[in-house]
Amino acid sequence: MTMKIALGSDHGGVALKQVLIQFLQERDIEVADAGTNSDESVDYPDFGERVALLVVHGEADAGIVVCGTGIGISIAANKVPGIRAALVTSPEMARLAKEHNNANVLALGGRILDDATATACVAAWLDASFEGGRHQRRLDRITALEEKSCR
Ligand SMILES: O=C(CO)[C@H](O)[C@H](O)[C@H](O)COP(=O)(O)O
Repeated sequence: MTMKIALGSDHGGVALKQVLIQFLQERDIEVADAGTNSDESVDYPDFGERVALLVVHGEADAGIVVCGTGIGISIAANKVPGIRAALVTSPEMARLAKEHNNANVLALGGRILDDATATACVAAWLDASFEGGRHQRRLDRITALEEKSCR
């Protein structure tokens, strides 16, 4: 079964998003492009939310969000319960985001990373596996925190 990844960006991340879509398609990964699709100024929370909802509703297996720094859109995505969005700047961080945090959304800065580094981050995240064990215990605490703060 092919994997499906939802991607979203604001104007600061749209160019990198296009690069990543091509990279994913070359790996035979299905993509759901949640926009934006021009460099006209838009608000990153809208696109972080779109990707996050696709992931938590099971319409995508995972998500990638991109804004200028990756900061704003990762904050927005992380407001959706069940999302673990990890902002990374290196392939090592991306690998650990999967191995330790089981990040279901990867966040990148389109004005921070060059295309090669960003692509290497996505590859490292995709190729890694969640290690479970003590890391699962910590993720369970995060889920409990979500449930506690939503009451
Ligand atoms: O990086 C971002 C948010 O963390 C955004 O992509 C924007 O780049 C940032 O908010 C600056 O906004 P601008 O309208 O592009 O000047």
